[in-house]
Amino acid sequence: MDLMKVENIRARYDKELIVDDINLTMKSDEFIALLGLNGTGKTTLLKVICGLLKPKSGKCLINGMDIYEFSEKQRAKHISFMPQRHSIVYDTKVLDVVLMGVTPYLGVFESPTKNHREMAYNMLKKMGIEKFAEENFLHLSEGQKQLIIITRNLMQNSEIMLFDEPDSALDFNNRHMVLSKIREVIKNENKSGLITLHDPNMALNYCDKIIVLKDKKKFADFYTTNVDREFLIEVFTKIYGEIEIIKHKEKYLIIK
Ligand SMILES: Nc1ncnc2c1ncn2[C@@H]1O[C@H](COP(=O)(O)OP(=O)(O)OP(=O)(O)O)[C@@H](O)[C@H]1O
Repeated sequence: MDLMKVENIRARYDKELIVDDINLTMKSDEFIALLGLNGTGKTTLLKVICGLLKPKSGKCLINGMDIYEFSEKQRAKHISFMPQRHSIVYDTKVLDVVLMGVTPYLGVFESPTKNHREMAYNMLKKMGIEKFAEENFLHLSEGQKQLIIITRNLMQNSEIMLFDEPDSALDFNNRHMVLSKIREVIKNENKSGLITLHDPNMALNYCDKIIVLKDKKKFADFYTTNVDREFLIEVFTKIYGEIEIIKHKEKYLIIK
């Protein structure tokens, strides 16, 4: 089922166009990776899709309605966005950071309930990091903070989940754990995920589809199952230069 249609997006901060005529559809049960070199507009596109940067032209439609016509709270029920950098600068308990995920569901003077706190704790447990629940968020390592922010995003329980390099500070094991947890949530709960990554192997391993940006435009858009080796070489050589591709246990591995 189509959860969001992104149509002909053109976006810029000042005069120069950063994203030029991007179309994509986010379907339920689908995990999409957004690849591209530094500065190709991946974050800018995510900002447009989550409602933070109004595009110069084009539409992001949920059920036929443009997300820029939604209130901020309405939007947050449909779309969660994990930015590259969190903005928490004050002493806060980890459990309270995760609880921020339920904010879109609370009334103006409402606080999270005991039930919400249990849900937040269970979400930390699902990620295997409940031991941090009572710790001060600011005292954690950058990678641990990243895990907590991912947990907060999952707590938000929106059907469209956007992640901007959520694995950048994570160790080898946690990178794989996080990508497989996000995939599991998408598949079990019929959600749709769009994630920016820098490692094409992580994208090939965990995502159903890969979209590559180049020179402000969509350069390639393909499913990762039954993909042809020659096609992968052609696409990734144009992005990363000379590469090799080997196959191991039915999976392709790109080597630079
Ligand atoms: N707030 C801003 N104001 C003006 N220009 C910006 C702003 N944010 C990004 N840009 C410019 O937009 C272009 C694309 O940036 P963006 O962050 O979208 O790229 P990216 O593909 O996500 O890069 P990276 O992989 O390094 O995170 C860059 O040239 C950048 O300088």
